[in-house]
Amino acid sequence: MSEEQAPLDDQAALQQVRARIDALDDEILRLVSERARMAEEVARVKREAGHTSDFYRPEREAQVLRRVRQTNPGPLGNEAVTRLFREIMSACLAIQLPLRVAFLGPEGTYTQEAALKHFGHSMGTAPLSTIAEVFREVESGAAHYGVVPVENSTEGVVTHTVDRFLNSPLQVVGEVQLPIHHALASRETEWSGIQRIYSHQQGLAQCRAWVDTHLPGVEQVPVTSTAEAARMAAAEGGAAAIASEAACELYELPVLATHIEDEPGNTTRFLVVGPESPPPSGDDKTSLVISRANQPGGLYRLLEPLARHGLNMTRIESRPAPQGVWEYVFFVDLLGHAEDEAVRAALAEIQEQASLCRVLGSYPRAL
Ligand SMILES: O=C(O)C(=O)C[C@]1(C(=O)O)C=C[C@@H](O)C=C1
Repeated sequence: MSEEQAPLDDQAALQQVRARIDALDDEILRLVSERARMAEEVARVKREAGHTSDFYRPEREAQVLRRVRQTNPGPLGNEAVTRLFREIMSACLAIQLPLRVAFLGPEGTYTQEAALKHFGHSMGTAPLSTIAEVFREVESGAAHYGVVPVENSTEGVVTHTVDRFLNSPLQVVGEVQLPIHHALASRETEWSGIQRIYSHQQGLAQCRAWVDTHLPGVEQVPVTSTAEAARMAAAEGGAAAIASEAACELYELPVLATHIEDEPGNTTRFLVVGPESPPPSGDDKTSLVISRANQPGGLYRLLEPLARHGLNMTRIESRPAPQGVWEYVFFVDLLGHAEDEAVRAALAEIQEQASLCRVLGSYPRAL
């Protein structure tokens, strides 16, 4: 039954509820505008205090979002209210200082999705074709922040990102976790017409078992990103791409199968990099890179202070050191902020043992 056919009583009830929604929308708009004026006021105070660049405050944004989640009365879920308030803050920040955020492009990558999840839709974006370019763009000041993938729950570390930190002055200012669902897409209508599959090497690896079962023996070609794979497959007969459904839609590439990742919980963690990591938000992580001469018990001695100060290590990754054969550097993430007493004490002790100990940044934990 359409709305016009509903009994008159129901139509009147509907009109009444919609009038109430209109009144609430007026109220919401008034409050959001008032909030935006407060953000302008914050900007004025910051400018008067001589701050010219630190309008974006990741620790404050994390606190605002945590508070909203804690006080959320429902019926909207926490994910929905987080998205709404993320966009409100994104718009409020844009009137203070329009941000330019670089990410691993082109348009349609999972990294773009992560950047939008973190900064909202009011930022200016710079899609770049490599992780190294994203770092360079932020290092040169051409972009305020950059977003790069760092690890995947199925495939592990993104080595380009961790290695790039070794010779970059940039710090970690935030992290984003994104569930990753891949699609197989192609102009071919018959699967038998698919001769090659393009994707980022991580995309190929995350769907290895699925491809072996459904497209055995088909050539797999790694390219710079999943979105680039979708763009290429849209222009080429006989080609398919493993990419997000959003990327396939963007490049008008028909989707043949969805959710083809081997692990249903497939998640990628991204880092937000910028000139300076923020002060404590109350629930933070710290990323470090440490190393010491290769001796028996060397790694144990480096990590022992973390255990003694009761710190929770959430990740450790070893990478070949830039100089020296069979020498390693360790990337460590732990819970806590470098300004917390326990972290500060542990770091001081590690520093005494280490040939290299650099804090890459402390930043709010992803929601
Ligand atoms: O509290 C601030 O410092 C603000 O600038 C306000 C505000 C907000 O809209 O709540 C906006 C941008 C910042 O990134 C953090 C918070």
